[in-house]
Amino acid sequence: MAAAQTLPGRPDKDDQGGLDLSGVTKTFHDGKQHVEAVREFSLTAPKGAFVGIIGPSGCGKSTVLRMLADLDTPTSGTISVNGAAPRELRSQHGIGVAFQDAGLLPWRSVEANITLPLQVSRRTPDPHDVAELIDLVGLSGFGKSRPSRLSGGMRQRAALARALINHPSLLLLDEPFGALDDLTRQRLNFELQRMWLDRGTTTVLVTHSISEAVLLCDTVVVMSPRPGTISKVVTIDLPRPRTAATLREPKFHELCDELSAVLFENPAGS
Ligand SMILES: Nc1ncnc2c1ncn2[C@@H]1O[C@H](COP(=O)(O)OP(=O)(O)OP(=O)(O)O)[C@@H](O)[C@H]1O
Repeated sequence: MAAAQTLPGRPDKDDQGGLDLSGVTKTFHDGKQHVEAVREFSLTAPKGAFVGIIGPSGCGKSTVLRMLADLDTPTSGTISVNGAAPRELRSQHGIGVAFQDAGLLPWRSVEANITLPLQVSRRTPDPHDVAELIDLVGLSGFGKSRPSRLSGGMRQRAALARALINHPSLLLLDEPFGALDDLTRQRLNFELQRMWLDRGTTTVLVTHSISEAVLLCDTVVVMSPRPGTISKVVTIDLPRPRTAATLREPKFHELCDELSAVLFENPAGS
């Protein structure tokens, strides 16, 4: 089994718990076909870390995220988040997810979409908490609006709020801003950082964007083409909060170059 990659965390964060994936392998069986999507993925990260996963298309990034979310189970290996298995965490409503498609219900207001996970878990929304979250994601004044009245960026903000409503201990993001224009995406990335700094939720982000990964993450995991293994773990030691000025710093560009060198050293299909 490959040795676990241990990721550094922020000094103000709790070093107890966090992510622990050990020798995680996932093989899909489709009739006579076997697809080994992920092989021997081992990683630890402290509670409160912001971890990015990048890699070529089809290398198993979403599969890792789906296993963390308990939407798929590893064929072998173990996953623990703050000492609990993903299933346990999910049953405690401890996992928030946001994907590229905001997936809002068009007939419900923004507020009713955001509080849906509470309704599913038969809990009563605390109006103060809901208002605070709507404010946190920058949607004040739009709580009663239908999703059709919102821009793409605003819908993603609502999807983020929905992911955070249960105060999850793990936030999983799969290209959440991937369908947005560059400017909106950049702006939402800064806002995501602000929310993460505010809440300190352990976050795993799957992205195709190297610069997005460097801007947001404490650590970036680069995966090899399928079967996805960890090629390299790069620590992003840029100070927080990262700002527009960060994007112009030589260190930012050095880190982007380092990541792209690992990615292109080992391109898909080679
Ligand atoms: N349910 C499934 N059944 C069979 N094969 C699957 C299933 N889900 C994923 N795969 C395969 O596993 C591999 C990894 O898929 P995954 O979606 O995790 O990759 P990815 O890195 O997220 O890709 P992309 O960047 O293109 O979104 C792919 O070859 C995919 O076809």
